[in-house]
Parts: sequence; structure tokens; C-alpha cells
Amino acid sequence: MPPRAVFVAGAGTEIGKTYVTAALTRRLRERGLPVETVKPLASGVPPLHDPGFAESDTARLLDAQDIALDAEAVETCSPWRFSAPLSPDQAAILEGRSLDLADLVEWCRARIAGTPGTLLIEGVGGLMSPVTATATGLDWLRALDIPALLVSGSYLGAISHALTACETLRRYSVPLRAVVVSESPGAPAPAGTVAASIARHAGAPVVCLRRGEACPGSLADLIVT
Ligand SMILES: Nc1ncnc2c1ncn2[C@@H]1O[C@H](COP(=O)(O)OP(=O)(O)OP(=O)(O)O)[C@@H](O)[C@H]1O
Ligand SMILES: C[C@H](N)[C@H](N)CCCCCC(=O)O
Ligand SMILES: [Mg+2]
Repeated sequence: MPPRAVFVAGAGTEIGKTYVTAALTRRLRERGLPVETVKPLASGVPPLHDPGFAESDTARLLDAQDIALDAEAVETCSPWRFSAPLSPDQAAILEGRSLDLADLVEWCRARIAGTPGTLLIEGVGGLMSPVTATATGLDWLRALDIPALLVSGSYLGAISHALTACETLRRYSVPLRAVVVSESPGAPAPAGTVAASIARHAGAPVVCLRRGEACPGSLADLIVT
């Protein structure tokens, strides 16, 4: 029975969460599985009319779902958007806004309840990056009580970052479906070698995704079975 929802957490920021989430979305859709994908809270997102919007997480995730870019689609995918490419709590301050974890959790719960298949939720930054003035991504994930998919890079240092995140998830009894190692540009070791190192300690299946690669079927299996 596929899970109602999966939270895509990061061992860090800008390491491949959106790439992996989009690739997984495409693979599940190819299989005819009902999947919806959201990035409820996003920083570094220019306004829709800005040419840079096409590079945003929101635009990439909508594209993976073959949803045309318009204001309603953007709001439905990412209701909390901030322009500054900073931690969301800091980006919110710059816009004179604030965000409450309870609202974020309530929105996600409603989306999970209203999604006929599986809802993929991309988090923000790393697992413990702040999402509000008082809460981290881990608080958000724990409140949702759904399994995680952890995305890691393969840069030097990624092994420790990934294992620290795995350990943190274990400490709080968050089920970890899989770790995905998304190959980092210019990494000194092959991504497969990094993935094998992580696999020796992670206590969860580890899948490697090389640059430009599509989502392997094995990852889709780990998520929906
Ligand atoms: N396996 C990969 N193959 C090709 N490009 C990749 C891969 N993984 C990541 N990238 C690219 O690296 C950049 C950063 O990745 P991505 O945007 O997915 O990171 P992120 O973890 O979602 O960042 P954020 O914390 O901002 O949400 C993007 O340009 C993305 O397309
Ligand atoms: C702008 C960036 N790409 C992300 N959207 C936000 C990353 C926040 C990281 C905060 C931190 O953990 O230090
Ligand atoms: Mg992203």
C-alpha cells in the first residue's frame, strides 16, 4: 500500500532535493500512479512574471507534473513563497511577514487528506534548517508524522552530513524510506563510492542518482511499496 505522503528532506541545501523529487514524480506518473508534488514553503522564489521564476523549485515541480505555470498553480504548489535566497525565517523578515508552523502543518494535512494518491512534500534546505522563527524542518516533519526520503550530495563531507541526518531521524523515530545520493558537480569520489559508504551505516536503502540521470525504478519501488 503506497504511503499517503512522503517528506523529501535534505542532508543540506542545494544538493538535489528538487531534482530528485521531480525525477521521482515523473517516474511515478509514468507508472500511472497517482502522485501530487508540492513545495509548500520556498525561499529564493522570484515573482511569477520574473524570468528567473522558471528556475525555481516551484516551477520545476509543476513542470514534472505537466501543470502549466499560472498564478493558481503556483499558489497550489507553494503557498508560502519568499524572494530572498535565505533561510525562510530570515527571508520572511525581509518581507515583513511571518510564518507559523501550525499553519504550515495544517495546510499539509489538508493536502494529504485531499490527495487521492501519494503526496510528495519537498522540505526546505537541510533537515534542521529553520522554517519559522521557532521551528525547524525536523519539527515540521515530526508534526506531519509521515515517512522521509533523505537526499544527500556526493561532495566531500556529504557522508557525514547524510549519516548525521539519518541518526537524527532515527532518534525521533521518523521512518526513513531511502537515502538518495544525488551526484554533486566536481565531487572528488565517484557518487557510487559515496553511496556505498553511506549504505554501510545508514540503516536504510541507499540509491545513487548520477548527474542528469532519471529516477531509477528501484527508488520508485522503495517509495510506493
Ligand atoms: N543528479 C543531478 N543531476 C543533474 N543536476 C542536478 C542533480 N542534482 C542536483 N542537480 C542540480 O543542482 C542544483 C541544485 O539542486 P536542487 O535545486 O535539486 O537542490 P535542492 O536541495 O532542492 O535545493 P534547495 O535547498 O534550494 O531546495 C540544481 O540546478 C539541480 O538541477
Ligand atoms: C535559498 C536556498 N536555496 C534554500 N531555499 C534555503 C536554504 C536554507 C538553509 C538554512 C540553513 O540551514 O543554514
Ligand atoms: Mg529544492
